[in-house]
Amino acid sequence: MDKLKVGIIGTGLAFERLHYPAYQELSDKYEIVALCDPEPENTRPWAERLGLGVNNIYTDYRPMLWRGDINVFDIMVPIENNFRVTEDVARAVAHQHGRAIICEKPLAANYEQAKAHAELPRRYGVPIMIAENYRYSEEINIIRDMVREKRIGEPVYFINNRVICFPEEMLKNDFARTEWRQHPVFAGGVIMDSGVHDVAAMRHIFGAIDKLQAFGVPQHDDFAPYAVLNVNLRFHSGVTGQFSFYSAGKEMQRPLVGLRIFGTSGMIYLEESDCGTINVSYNDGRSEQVRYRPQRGYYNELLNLYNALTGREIISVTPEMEYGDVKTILDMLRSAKNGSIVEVDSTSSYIPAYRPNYQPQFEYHPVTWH
Ligand SMILES: NC(=O)C1=CN([C@@H]2O[C@H](COP(=O)(O)OP(=O)(O)OC[C@H]3O[C@@H](n4cnc5c(N)ncnc54)[C@H](OP(=O)(O)O)[C@@H]3O)[C@@H](O)[C@H]2O)C=CC1
Ligand SMILES: O=C1CO[C@H](CO)[C@@H](O)[C@@H]1O
Repeated sequence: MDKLKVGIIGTGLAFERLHYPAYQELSDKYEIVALCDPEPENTRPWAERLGLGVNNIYTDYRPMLWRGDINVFDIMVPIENNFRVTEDVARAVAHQHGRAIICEKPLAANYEQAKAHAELPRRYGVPIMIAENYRYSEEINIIRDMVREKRIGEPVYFINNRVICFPEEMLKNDFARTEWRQHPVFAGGVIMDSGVHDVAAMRHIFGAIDKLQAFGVPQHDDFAPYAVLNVNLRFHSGVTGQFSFYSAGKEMQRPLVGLRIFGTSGMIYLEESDCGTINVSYNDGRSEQVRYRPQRGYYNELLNLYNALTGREIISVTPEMEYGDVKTILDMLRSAKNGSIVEVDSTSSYIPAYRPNYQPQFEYHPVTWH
């Protein structure tokens, strides 16, 4: 099989730090053949590095879509553009065999766009993978397996605590330096941008959410409507949990609260996604440390797409699945605003709604880990 030819849309931080290293690791499967970014200063160094001529560099992605030689369009643009750009690409490559789209998380900026995005694969007959790396990461999948295998007995409840000091992060050479994150025009600001990963992890491990209720402490800084959001969750499985997302302050204690899952015969503890160890403690005094490789989500997601396009797997994280993650964040914001209990997922199943028009590459299944 020839390498899949990739057109990049948006050559910012996510491309440089996350997707490009994964493409390098999978250079026997993917070849980047075109780049698009509104700012030529952003693409020039990449063109040199990748040996791409001027004909393969674009400041507007639309002419790039007319090319017949690109298999995969990889969209890494500010969140407010995710839906519009993905729909433009889907329309251009509609019903063309061997073509697919990657769109970064979160798939959209509001409810309406998220719903419309979830319908794009069926509407245009194009496979779309959402690059929600938490659902492809080793640690979240190991924990999901532990819970399903009842390693700690029946799961009863969890706490999941995330603290980010966005005001400090803004001063670093990292994601928070971008203007579109500091002054977001999409719902929730950093709660959507970063919190959607935590929601993806919780739904990946525990399944669909029945109801939630959130309280928030409002703040005036643009980057998030609430300094902290405290959310109570009940899953269709019966598990309950508490999620806190604090983006305006600092965590000064170690070990971090992290993710702690309590079961009838023990507990699972992940201090943070980069720590490399999942701790499992049993009520009888035994304990074990399970090692994993952090940050493998980007590699695993590209491998899943390659395997899907070559007929060996099906795409694990579809827009339909990610729709639920984004809806959950929007539901949290709605609950905090209205003081209401909100119903989240109407079904406890992950099977896509368009199953009647079954097409193997769109169906959800757990991927093989590499
Ligand atoms: N999975 C993960 O862990 C992460 C995911 N992300 C996701 O990746 C996406 C991009 O984030 P990030 O790279 O940090 O943001 P950046 O701002 O660093 O990069 C985005 C780039 O896209 C360009 N761009 C904007 N509009 C268009 C367009 N219409 N066509 C082509 N290019 C465009 C921007 O140009 P200009 O600046 O000129 O507007 C910019 O160069 C977001 O959706 C984000 O949520 C980001 C980080 C981590
Ligand atoms: O997805 C992402 C990972 O987390 C970062 C910071 O917490 C975000 O800004 C980024 O978009």
